[in-house]
This record gives sequence, structure tokens and C-alpha cells, in this order.
Amino acid sequence: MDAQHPFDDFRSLLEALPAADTPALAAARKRNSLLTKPEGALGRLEEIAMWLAAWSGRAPAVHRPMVAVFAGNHGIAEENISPFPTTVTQQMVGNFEKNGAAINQICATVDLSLKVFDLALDYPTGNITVEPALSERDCAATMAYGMESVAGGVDLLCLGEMGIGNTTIAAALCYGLYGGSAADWVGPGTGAEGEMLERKIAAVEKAVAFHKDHLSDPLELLRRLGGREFAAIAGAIIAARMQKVPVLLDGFAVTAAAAVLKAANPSAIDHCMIAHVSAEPGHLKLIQKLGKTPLLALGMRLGEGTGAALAASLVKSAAACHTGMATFEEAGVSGRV
Ligand SMILES: O=C(O)c1ccc[n+]([C@@H]2O[C@H](COP(=O)([O-])O)[C@@H](O)[C@H]2O)c1
Ligand SMILES: Cc1cc2nc[nH]c2cc1C
Repeated sequence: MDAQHPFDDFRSLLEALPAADTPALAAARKRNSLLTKPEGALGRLEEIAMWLAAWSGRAPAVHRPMVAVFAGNHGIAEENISPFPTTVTQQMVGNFEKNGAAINQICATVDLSLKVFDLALDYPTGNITVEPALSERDCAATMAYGMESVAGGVDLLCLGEMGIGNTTIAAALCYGLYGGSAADWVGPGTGAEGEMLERKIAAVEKAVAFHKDHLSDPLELLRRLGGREFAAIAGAIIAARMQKVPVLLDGFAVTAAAAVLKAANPSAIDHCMIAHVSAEPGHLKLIQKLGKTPLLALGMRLGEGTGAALAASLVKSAAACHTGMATFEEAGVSGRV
């Protein structure tokens, strides 16, 4: 028998992803049409409620929403492409644990649980300009770890990340997936400008040129150009699909991880919404490639899942309206003449 390849299980899962639940969607559409409002008057909140039904397989409801933040360190930081040192990744994980970060405050106000997963921060990935980020085994194990984050009855998963250098990695993934020029995908991240921005563009160019013969397979592209938080997020998105959990994607890095899955199977991220468009210029371009429309545009560029957590409040309201509103008949409100 052939030896198992570390990616075999993920390839099988990606080929056999569950489809949307059509009966649950039909039931939600029916109820939506009876509620006390002019048709379509709740705009995208109605779309969100239908999306929840289609991908959860139940009436739209959000009782156990969770933000998962995956933290990773990147060998590419050696190229001096971020204004911040990689030690900040671990320090921010400490800050999350002490409730000191923006994501803690948003989770508290929106009533979301928060889990932070630090991914071997003392062992940064390979510098992708000269070597793959991860071995096949490490990439597959990290995807599997990400899958485990979707447990305990979560019914809305908000994905976020923390990792100094990861806007360079996200740009490399996008350039590897979609081409164009490296400069199309590179932006300031936490504040790179001038020569640092030029180094960032050069690093992305060099990385994609170095791995150019291995980029047609999306999982291989992920392990060569990606990083641990990207692999874990890809795993979490797959697990959510299997467990009928709708997903909110945060900024540039999270969306780039999702894009890898869409390249493997065009329907792989149909259960995901783009929570917000970040100020990182590559994010909007990437969202357009994915054919999606973000829920929010607040000029944020923090990461940590902050945009996804804010969008979760919209998803909660959408579910509450769908479930709690009276029908025309119940309320004795006259319908259209
Ligand atoms: O969410 C975004 O689109 C976003 C845009 C710019 C920066 N970030 C965050 O900033 C870090 C990466 O920035 P950098 O400059 O080190 O590549 C990482 O921790 C991200 O969460 C996040
Ligand atoms: C301070 C800081 C906080 C962050 N949160 C997400 N990415 C970040 C990057 C920095 C530098």
C-alpha cells in the first residue's frame, strides 16, 4: 500500500464538503416572508438570516458564538518587513490573556467567547524567500489543530489572527494564487512605508519566484508560502463546514487562508461571510477575487478577529429579528393592499 501523504485526509474532506441545507433555507425564506416588515426591508440582515439557516441546517440562531484567534510567527520577519519585532506576537497573546486587547473589549460588549491559540511561537516558520514555510507534516498537523478549535457546540465561528509579518505572508499567498504583481498585494500592514514597503514587495516577489513550480496545488501553496495561523484557520474553516457552523472571516490574513481553500474547491468557503474590509489595500482586491461583499467597512486594520467580532453583533441581530419578530397575522398588522 502507498504511504499516506499528510494532506490526503484534507484532500478527501475538500472533495466531499456538505452542501447548503435546502429545506432549512426554504423554511427560513418562508418565515422571512411573513414577518412584520416590507419585503426586503431588513436588507442584508435578511441575507444573513438565510445564510445562517442554509449553513447551520436549522432555524437561524446564535447562542454560542466564539472568536478563535490563531497566533503564529514567521521566518520572513528576517527580511525586515514589519515595523514591529516578532516578540510582539507572544506579548500580544499575553495581552489577550489579561483582557488588555481590543478583541477582549469587543468580545465583552458583543457577548462572544474568545479562545486564543498560540502556534509554536518559539519556532517561527521557514523564511519563504529561501525555503518552504512548513513541512508537509507540520502543515497538516497545524490544520488538524485548527479543526479542533471548532468544538463544544459553537454555532457562529469568528476567525482572527495575530502574527508579526503576516501581511507579507498573506500578500505572497494572494500573489501565488492570483498573480498580477507583488505590489498589487503588498500594503503597509502595521505601518511599513518607504524602503520597508519596497523590501516587502521584493520579499513577496522573491518568495513566489522561488516556489513557482509548486503553486498549482493549493495545499502545497499553503505550506510553502503560508504560516501556522493560516494553516490552522484553513483547518477551522473546513471543520466548521463539516459541523454546520457558519463562519465570519476577519481581515487580510484570515481571508487569504480562506482563499487557499476556495482554490482547492470553489464552494469551500460558501459557509463563510467576509465580516469587514480592512484598510490593508490587498484585502479589498482579495474579497473581489472571492466574489464576496463585506458586511462592514470601518477602516480597521488591527486583526485579532476584531472586525469579525463586530460583525457577529449584526449576525446576532439578524437571527433575533428572524426568530423574535411577529408575523403580520400574529401582530394584526395589515399586509400590502
Ligand atoms: O486585519 C487586517 O487586515 C490587518 C491589516 C494590517 C495588520 N494586521 C495585523 O498586524 C499584524 C501583521 O502586520 P505586519 O505589518 O507585521 O505584517 C498581524 O498581527 C495582523 O493581525 C491586520
Ligand atoms: C500592538 C499590536 C497589536 C496587534 N494586534 C494584531 N496585530 C497587532 C500588531 C501589533 C503591533
